[in-house]
Order: sequence, then C-alpha cells, then structure tokens
Amino acid sequence: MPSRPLVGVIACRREVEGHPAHMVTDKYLSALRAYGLAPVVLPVWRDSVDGDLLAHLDGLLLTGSYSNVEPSRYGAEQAPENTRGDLHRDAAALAWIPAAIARGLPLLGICRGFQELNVAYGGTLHQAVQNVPGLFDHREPEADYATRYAPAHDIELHPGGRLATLHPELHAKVNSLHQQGIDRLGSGLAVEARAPDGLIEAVSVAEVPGFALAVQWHPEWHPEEHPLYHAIFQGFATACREHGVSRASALATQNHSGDPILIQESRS
Ligand SMILES: N[C@@H](CCC(=O)NCCCC(=O)O)C(=O)O
Repeated sequence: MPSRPLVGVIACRREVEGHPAHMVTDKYLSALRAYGLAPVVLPVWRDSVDGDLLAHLDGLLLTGSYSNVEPSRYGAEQAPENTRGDLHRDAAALAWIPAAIARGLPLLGICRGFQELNVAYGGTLHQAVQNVPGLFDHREPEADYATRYAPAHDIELHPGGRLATLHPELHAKVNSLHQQGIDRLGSGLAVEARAPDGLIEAVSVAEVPGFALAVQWHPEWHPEEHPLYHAIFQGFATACREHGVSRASALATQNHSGDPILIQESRS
C-alpha cells in the first residue's frame, strides 16, 4: 500500500493559554486527509525559515488566516482597517513559495495563502476591499459558521485556464471571508477567476507546468458539497500523489546507486 503523500501545511502564530503556539484549524487538515493526503503542520519562525523541509514533502498548503500580510512586504503603509499581522508566517510563506515553485512542489493557496502568492510575485493588496470604489464588501456576515462559509457571490472562471481545466463549468458560487484582496497582480501570475465586481478570485503561476493554484475563497469548507471545491482538492491530491511517486523513485535510484545517503543525525 503506497504511503499517503506528505503535504506541508503552514501554521499561524497564535497565543494559546498565554503561550506562543503554531496553529492550523482542523478544516484544512481534515480536507487534505479526506483526499488521501497526510497533512504535516509546518511551524513558522520569522528569524529562521527551513527551506530543506520542502525536500521531504509532496505538496504545500498555504491556509487562510485572520492575520494579514505585512503591508511593507508590498511597499504600502498600514491601513487603519489592517489590525492583525503575523511576521513569522509572512517570513515563512514568502520564503517557501519561491522554493516550492523552484522544486516543482504542488502548491495550493487559500485566502491569505492566495494573497501571499500574489505578494511573493511582486503584486500588491487592497487592505480594505470594502472601501475601494466599485468593489463589493467581501467580508463574511456576523453569523454562525454554516452561514459565514456559505456561498456568497458568483465567480467566472477564465476560459481555458488551469482552474477551468479542473472544473469546466465556468460559472460558480463561492464563499467569501476576506477584507483584503489583490490590487496589482504579481508578475508571472495568471488570472483564473474573477468576482462580478472584477476582483481577482483565483490565480495560477503561469510558467509552472505543475499544480500551482491559489484561490481567495475557502474550498476546504465541505468540498464534498461543492463541485468546484471538490475539483480543486482532487486536482491538488492528484498532483501531490504524482510528486510522491517521482520523489520515491528518485530516492530509490539514489539508494540503488550506492551513493551514501547522508543522514544528518539530530544532535539533541
Ligand atoms: N486576513 C485576510 C485573509 C482572510 C482569511 O484567510 N480568512 C479566513 C480566516 C479563518 C479561516 O481560516 O477560515 C483578509 O482579511 O483578507
């Protein structure tokens, strides 16, 4: 029985019982598990980002978060509406994104993860979409979780794009739980979907042959109930499985060649 592909899930720094903690909410991890993947929570430290970790993974998931990318990362001043940051997460995400793309590691970004991908490619963000003339208010309602994560607005997928390849129906309805959004699109990213007000809702990394997709909505919320959400996780899982096969064969080849495999003994 082949082992399940290992997917790194970036953590957020939060405080739990007064202690600094590295946290991921369950819905991201359970969604990965439901699609046959093995989630591995990746801790984040602003002063030391471990790029070698990615060599042991078959995919990378950048989750949503109530915190926001530090505006100085995209040359902006902090807006008054921007009240929560996470410098540890920023440092890790903005280091791991180019490293993951360079090694062909399947990458899925969700909400904050979508915004991080845009910043990593030199793009900028609106810090309060609701205050931008012509754009809707994309924040979630004050309600129970089922209502907050319910489909909130239409999107149109870009014909012939990566997302449309996964989900040929070009029209869909998605949930919306964000105050920030893409202003200037990062160089090298392709638009995969837009909201009716024109706000970009999904992007892919244009030159990458593999799976490198990010969406502003939350497909991890009951993907089994939404064909588009299901298609995203199914596509990501397929890409991670394929990456796992090629990683295993590379390891086997290395073992077979008799080259010494340097095992760094961890010195506790
Ligand atoms: N802070 C950013 C991104 C919003 C976001 O990721 N919301 C979801 C948080 C909870 C969850 O993980 O579902 C913004 O406001 O745009």
